[in-house]
Amino acid sequence: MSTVENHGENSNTGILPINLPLDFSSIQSIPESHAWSESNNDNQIKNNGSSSLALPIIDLNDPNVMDQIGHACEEWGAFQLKNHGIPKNIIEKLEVETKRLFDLSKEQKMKALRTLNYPTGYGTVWITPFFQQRMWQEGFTIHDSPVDDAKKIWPDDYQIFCDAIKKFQDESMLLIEKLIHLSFKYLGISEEEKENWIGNNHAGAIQLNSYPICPKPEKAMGIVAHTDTSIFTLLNQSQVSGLQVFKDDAGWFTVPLEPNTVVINTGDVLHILSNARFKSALHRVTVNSVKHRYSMVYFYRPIMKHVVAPLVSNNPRFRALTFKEYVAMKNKHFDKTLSIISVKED
Ligand SMILES: C=C1C[C@]23C[C@H]1CC[C@H]2[C@@]12CCC[C@@](C)(C(=O)O1)[C@H]2[C@@H]3C(=O)O
Ligand SMILES: O=C(O)CCC(=O)C(=O)O
Ligand SMILES: [Fe+2]
Repeated sequence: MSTVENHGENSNTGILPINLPLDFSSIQSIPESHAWSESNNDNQIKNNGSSSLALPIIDLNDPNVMDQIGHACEEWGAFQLKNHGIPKNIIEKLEVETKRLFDLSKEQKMKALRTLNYPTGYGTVWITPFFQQRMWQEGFTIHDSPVDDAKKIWPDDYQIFCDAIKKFQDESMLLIEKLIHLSFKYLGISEEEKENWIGNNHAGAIQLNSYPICPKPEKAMGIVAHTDTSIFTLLNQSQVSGLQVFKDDAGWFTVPLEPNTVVINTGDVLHILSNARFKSALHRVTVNSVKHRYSMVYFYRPIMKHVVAPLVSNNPRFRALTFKEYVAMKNKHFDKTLSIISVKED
């Protein structure tokens, strides 16, 4: 049995297996499976331009950087970061390799198709089963090292790809450790406690995303609204915008392309550690009819056995659980997970 048929749905019926992206290279119009209702994809952004509210842009060299990061995490759960220190050529090489990967034929990419038991490699995002419609997206997920999956695609020629990933991974990790340092200090978390969350107690994951040109972008969804299962997430939107962040009481904001910046957002884990003082940014991705978009994302996460619980208050708003338990719950309950683990106030 092929890996594709392992997923319940039969490709003979014309229904795409849950792990398999559409073959976008041969598509002229949006199939029914990929058409979202207007309410799910509200492309009418009310705020951009008409409001002075905007996602903060923070300079890592600013003397007030700690407070700026703290405020941005409280108000938005996200910000754009300049003078981040990741060398330009590392980002450029990563962009080249990401395009080289997704520009391969469907047959080539499917050699590294991910399965439910093997959640790395090429495929749809794992939140796909929560929705009836499919997303206008294909992804490549990496935990630790991409070498096993890259070898399946490029048996002899995998090293350039792996090197580009490794450099981005190392730089992103160091940068996020700086951000953890600053944000923990802002929250009044001790140096000793901070040591529990970095170094050997962290795990990194990378997601490469491809959003092909779409004939009817207002009907399609790149990635549906979600929060990340991370401490911090670092994102390079490359040369095409499409990422949107939701701000309470204000709506969706498109994150503009800012040269030489990366987007940083907080995830569910930091929301819990901060006892809900920091938001876990709700975000989504729109697509367009003009340019193929690629993004490269690094997730800084704890190791599975690590216990996640609020670090900052005598009145914890969440119960303690291992990160492994949290991930299992999110796989089952998706956006309800935080409210399920929240402690009822008396
Ligand atoms: C390390 C991670 C983080 C993951 C799961 C796993 C691998 C891929 C990540 C994403 C990337 C796309 C959105 C998301 C919601 C998805 O479906 O896959 C993310 C998810 C999460 O942050 O929860
Ligand atoms: O493509 C983007 O800009 C965002 C992708 C994203 O949210 C993710 O991979 O978790
Ligand atoms: Fe995300």
